[in-house]
Amino acid sequence: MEVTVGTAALALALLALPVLYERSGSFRFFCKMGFYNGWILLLALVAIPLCALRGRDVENMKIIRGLMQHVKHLYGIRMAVRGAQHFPPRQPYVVVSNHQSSLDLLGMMEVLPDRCVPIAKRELLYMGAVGVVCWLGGIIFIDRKRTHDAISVMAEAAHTMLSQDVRVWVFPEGTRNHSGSMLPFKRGAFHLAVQAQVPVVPIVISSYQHFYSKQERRFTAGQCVIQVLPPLPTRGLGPADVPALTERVRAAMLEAFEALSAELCPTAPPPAPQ
Ligand SMILES: CCCCCCCCCCCCCCCC(=O)SCCNC(=O)CCNC(=O)[C@H](O)C(C)(C)COP(=O)(O)OP(=O)(O)OC[C@H]1O[C@@H](n2cnc3c(N)ncnc32)[C@H](O)[C@@H]1OP(=O)(O)O
Ligand SMILES: CCCCCCCC/C=C\CCCCCCCC(=O)OC[C@@H](O)COP(=O)(O)O
Repeated sequence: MEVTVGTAALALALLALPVLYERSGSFRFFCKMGFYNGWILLLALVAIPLCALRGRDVENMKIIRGLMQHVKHLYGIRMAVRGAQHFPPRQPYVVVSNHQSSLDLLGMMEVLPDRCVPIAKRELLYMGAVGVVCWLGGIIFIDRKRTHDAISVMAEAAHTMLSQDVRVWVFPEGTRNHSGSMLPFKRGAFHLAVQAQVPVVPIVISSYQHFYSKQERRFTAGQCVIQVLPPLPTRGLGPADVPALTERVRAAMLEAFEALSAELCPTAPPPAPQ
């Protein structure tokens, strides 16, 4: 008897889920984000044996990129890349881009150049299968709480970029930023570019505000533009030039970000100044 009551309650709860999904925006948001993480975890399980054949190798980023590119379709996110001609064709460089949420992974995989690895917080290493895939893809891990260690990892990266023809992708805000604008930039990416004497390629991912908001628990279909800006050379620059270079790049990115926001969601109020 007890089993029957339990089964009936479970069946009722399962039947209620679609109604809840239909009626509650928050429930929908959590389902979509839960599926996003779960799906990526599953893709990571597929990627591990494929990447393990090579061992830890930046070429594995092609497998990761290939496996991730359909995810935008599951969410109805239309992505357009502008300015791809700005990528220097055959040389190492440092990509810097704004960082709004873990959805940035989709934009990153849309434009990720060959032999390009992100710099990530070391906590990602402990995300089970995702951590293993990140390691196999040659992602560079830094401990943000230990500036000195992070700086030496990046100095080593400058050397690797040149000796092994590797490009590096950095989120110079240093953390996710949902504010609808950009945080002040950390200087690591620009020191890295100056140390390796390679160009900085800024990439702006347009605001998600019109289709995704963590605070408002809103996640619908929408459009996202990924704009590659002209590279800035660093040849001849030294450490003293890093602050000015950082500000120049941030100003160019902020200008492009605001222009994209005005174009894609003209009714939204402008973000508060940072
Ligand atoms: C198919 C299945 C798929 C599965 C799934 C796969 C997913 C596969 C994709 C994953 C994708 C992940 C994406 C993750 C994304 C993040 O994890 S974002 C978070 C981690 N990234 C970052 O933090 C990068 C940006 N941060 C930096 O560059 C920071 O500068 C650092 C290096 C961390 C240091 O930060 P800080 O200690 O807060 O201090 P900061 O004020 O920047 O620097 C202190 C001083 O050191 C100086 N300095 C900084 N860096 C340097 C340097 N390199 N050399 C010399 N001096 C330096 C600064 O200039 C400053 O000195 P002053 O100029 O003030 O005199
Ligand atoms: C055994 C442990 C199992 C744990 C399983 C966890 C499963 C998670 C599955 C998928 C995660 C997919 C997203 C991974 C990449 C997210 C990149 C990202 O956005 O990192 C955040 C970092 O930029 C800044 O971090 P904070 O904003 O400073 O914080």
